Amino acid sequence: MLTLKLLKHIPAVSRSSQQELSSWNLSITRGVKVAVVGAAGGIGQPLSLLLKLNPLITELSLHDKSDTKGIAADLSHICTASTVRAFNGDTELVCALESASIVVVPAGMPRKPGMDRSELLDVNANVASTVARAVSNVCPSALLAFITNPVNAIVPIVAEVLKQEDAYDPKRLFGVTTLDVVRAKTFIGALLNVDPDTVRVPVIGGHAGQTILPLLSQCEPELRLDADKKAELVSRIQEAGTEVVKAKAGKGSATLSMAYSASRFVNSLLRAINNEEDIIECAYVQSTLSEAEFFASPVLLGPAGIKKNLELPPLDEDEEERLDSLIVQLNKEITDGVKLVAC
Ligand SMILES: NC(=O)c1ccc[n+]([C@@H]2O[C@H](COP(=O)([O-])OP(=O)(O)OC[C@H]3O[C@@H](n4cnc5c(N)ncnc54)[C@H](O)[C@@H]3O)[C@@H](O)[C@H]2O)c1
Ligand SMILES: O=C(O)C[C@H](O)C(=O)O
Repeated sequence: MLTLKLLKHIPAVSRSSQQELSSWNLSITRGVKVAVVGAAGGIGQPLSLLLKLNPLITELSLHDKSDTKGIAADLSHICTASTVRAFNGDTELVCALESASIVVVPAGMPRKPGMDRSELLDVNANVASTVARAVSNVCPSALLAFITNPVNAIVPIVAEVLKQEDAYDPKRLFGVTTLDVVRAKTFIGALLNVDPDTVRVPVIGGHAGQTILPLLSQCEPELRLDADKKAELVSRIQEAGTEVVKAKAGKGSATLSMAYSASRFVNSLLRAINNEEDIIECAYVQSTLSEAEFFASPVLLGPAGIKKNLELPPLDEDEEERLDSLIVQLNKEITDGVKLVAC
């Protein structure tokens, strides 16, 4: 019944939009509210625009510590079926999140040139903890996608806060590392002179410097590079965020490519909520695949979040070595985050 009702509200679409809708895999089975926390920011605004175009979303809730009324009014004039609502400040966070199926969080400070992501920890830990507490009160069964840096520490912090609130389900908590995959696809596509979106390459580990480990040995199509060229490519993927921070020269970090990546990730969550099969994304999640308690790897998604944390693909000798040393850094960042919650 609800399916019919929702479809009725979708305005008449042109042939090309129909094709676009079917490529988004339109089979709405229930109302899906997505909340964006940090919606007024450099990532939040273009992400909200991309989500407004997604027919799997019926309600878009925009929250920021600053005013989102103008952004919501603007987006609400776009002729797609979802409604848009504006919320701001800590007092309205609970209303913004109420009955959300997905909460995506690009709230928090970005890097400036010369900074490491870990230098954002103190300030952004507070932001993430506030969101986690509100989630535990009003939408404990929502899927949570944290973009806020440093992702390596923020996700364990959110897990700790949710545990304190008795609302932690590891299957529902994700650190968004899609941008690392998107970058790897792009750089490899250019090297091989193929459509970048046809490149398949898992990126595992975490989301900072050497913790980002693209598994080039698993790349499809096959990558035949000598050791130096391979190392150069790995380093470009690992330092791509810094490349953007430097190019923006003090005006923030990646926003548009991140918004694109987060909208891809949220679309996969939506498709999984709609019971679509075989939805796999790399994401930073609680894991037993390595010596680190949180680890990015390919996960199979389902309506309740992670259906299965897939086995790691085989690694070559160089990747094994890189994995050993990234675990040391990742564990330190996880511990630094968890310590903050304990204080
Ligand atoms: N995971 C990734 O791959 C990735 C990629 C790019 C950026 N990031 C991170 O995403 C975060 C946001 O980046 P940005 O460029 O959009 O920054 P930005 O400063 O442009 O926007 C951040 C927004 O968050 C809002 N905000 C801050 N505290 C808040 C709170 N307590 N509640 C609600 N809103 C709050 C701000 O008002 C602002 O609108 C940064 O931490 C950045 O490092 C992560
Ligand atoms: O580099 C940053 O600080 C932002 C983000 O993590 C990125 O990879 O672009």
